[in-house]
Amino acid sequence: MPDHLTVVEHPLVQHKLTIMREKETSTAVFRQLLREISLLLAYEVTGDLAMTTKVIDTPITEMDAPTLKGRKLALISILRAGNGLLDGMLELIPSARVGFVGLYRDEATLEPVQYYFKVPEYLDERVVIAVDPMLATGNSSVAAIDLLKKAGAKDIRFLCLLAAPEGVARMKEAHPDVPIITAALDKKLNEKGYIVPGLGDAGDRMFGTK
Ligand SMILES: O=P(O)(O)OC[C@H]1O[C@H](OP(=O)(O)OP(=O)(O)O)[C@H](O)[C@@H]1O
Ligand SMILES: O=c1cc[nH]c(=O)[nH]1
Ligand SMILES: [Mg+2]
Repeated sequence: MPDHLTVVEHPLVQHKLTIMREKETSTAVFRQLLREISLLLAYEVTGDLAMTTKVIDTPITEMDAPTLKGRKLALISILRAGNGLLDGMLELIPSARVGFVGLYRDEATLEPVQYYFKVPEYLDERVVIAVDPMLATGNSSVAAIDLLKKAGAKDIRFLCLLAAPEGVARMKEAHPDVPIITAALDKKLNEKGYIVPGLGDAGDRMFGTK
């Protein structure tokens, strides 16, 4: 993953994202679309995984066939909204190992508050994909990646749905080695730290809270 920021321009991703942004879209539709988009984003974020070959027997003959190299991927969901991306990704990569980083943003300070951390073993030997639909100030993702690096992760990617320029800059400064894959780079943050134009609060829209 050479570029620090990749925006996935695929027409299906963009079409589905537009429906998710609309304020009248229901919780059920929002959740379903996030699941569908996450399949397409999972395809993109895994496009450069290391490969090897193994000898297999087809019904016709023996062949040296391509297969993924190394340990199983680790998917890390940044709770709680990260679970919306995680579900779809697991459909495409069912053998992935899964970890959780529990963080919520303090609404007054916009600083992340940690409440949970559990990740797979041998993190240092895996490609680690951290998922969270929203990259706003970047405080949550920077904190989550700090924790993952402390736990040994070396090859980390960050997958989101919407990114703000402020969050991308913060991530680049704190974790220049972590590429960001997103469906859209929006304009800015508002005074409350929400992405503009954005889609509102991803966790609330996904789970029907608030
Ligand atoms: O880049 P930041 O400014 O840190 O904002 C982004 C974070 O905010 C949202 O989570 P939230 O705190 O609302 O928690 P939730 O997932 O439990 O809803 C979102 O899912 C990110 O984790
Ligand atoms: O716009 C935003 C910013 C942070 N978290 C969200 O869910 N939405
Ligand atoms: Mg969160």
